[in-house]
Amino acid sequence: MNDNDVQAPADNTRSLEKEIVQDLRGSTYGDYLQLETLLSAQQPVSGHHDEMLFIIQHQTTELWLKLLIHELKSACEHIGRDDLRPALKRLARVKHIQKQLVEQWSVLATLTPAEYSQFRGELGEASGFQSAQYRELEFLLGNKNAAMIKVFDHHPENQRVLRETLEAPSLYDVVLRYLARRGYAIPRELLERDVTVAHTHNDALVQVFKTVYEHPDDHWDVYETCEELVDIEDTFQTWRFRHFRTVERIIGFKRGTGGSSGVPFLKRALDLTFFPELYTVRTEVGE
Ligand code: HEM
Ligand SMILES: N[C@@H](CC(=O)c1ccccc1NC=O)C(=O)O
Repeated sequence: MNDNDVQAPADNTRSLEKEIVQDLRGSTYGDYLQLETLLSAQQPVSGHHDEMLFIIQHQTTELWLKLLIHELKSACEHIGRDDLRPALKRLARVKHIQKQLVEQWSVLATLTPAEYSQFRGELGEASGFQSAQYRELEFLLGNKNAAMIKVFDHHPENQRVLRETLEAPSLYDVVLRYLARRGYAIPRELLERDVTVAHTHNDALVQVFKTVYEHPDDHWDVYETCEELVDIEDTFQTWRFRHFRTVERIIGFKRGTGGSSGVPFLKRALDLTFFPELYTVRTEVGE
């Protein structure tokens, strides 16, 4: 028998190697990751078993949202400096994080209506509608809506960050400005638009993308960037879809704790689009 043979040890226990550090007085795993802070932040208020799932589902989502925002802001900065390659790397990462968030809905879907109803009353008027990071992400991606900032009246710091993001160009604005610098015929009204409101469909922009999509080999990095944006919108819509379907199976058509109609309100979010011309161009290709 040599060392490479795969065989369980007789006592089915792995012996420790003598080099493994065990005398830990310096920085450890737990210190570095601030696990005492992180793992003391789950405090169910109802005493019901399933509330832990509800809290952790939200907290892990907020952690991933934090990374999404970090990566997207950095991607925008790189594009602003005409440095497309690192931006594409970040956008690829964004897509994988989004996929985690989409998959995560299946964990919450194990929460039944009876289980949720045991602690829903404890939530008062709290709602995901009041997630500042979610709103920041939507603004970064171009779903600008100043009215969304009102629910943060009680939290000046959230409000400051959201105003700042509202007033900054979105990912799409940044990409279109970059394309203009590269000589693409981006309509002037888009380059000079009021970035505090959502972008709306522009026919002339479709023609720019038509050239790119009909001759990808001549515009490869732009084509790749556009497809990254489409992936991001596609996965974002899948997240919205899984949210409303999961909500529907848990609370049916009850009104939301945040005061909305509930499922009908969530369903209408699916009508919103970040990069509309990247979808309409598909009708034009080959025509
Ligand atoms: C039992 C689970 C859940 C239910 C029943 C639920 C229900 C709802 C409802 C009814 C709304 C509309 C606003 C309102 O009136 O409250 C909403 C909004 C929202 N929820 Fe949830 N939700 C659940 C889980 C989650 C989770 C895990 C997240 C992740 C952070 C989340 C994030 C959001 C966000 C970001 C909004 C605002 C959406 C928008 O503006 O389009 N929700 N939710
Ligand atoms: N809007 C939900 C409550 C809810 O889901 C929630 C409550 C407190 C903190 C986060 C929440 N998540 C998403 O909306 C409901 O109507 O049941």
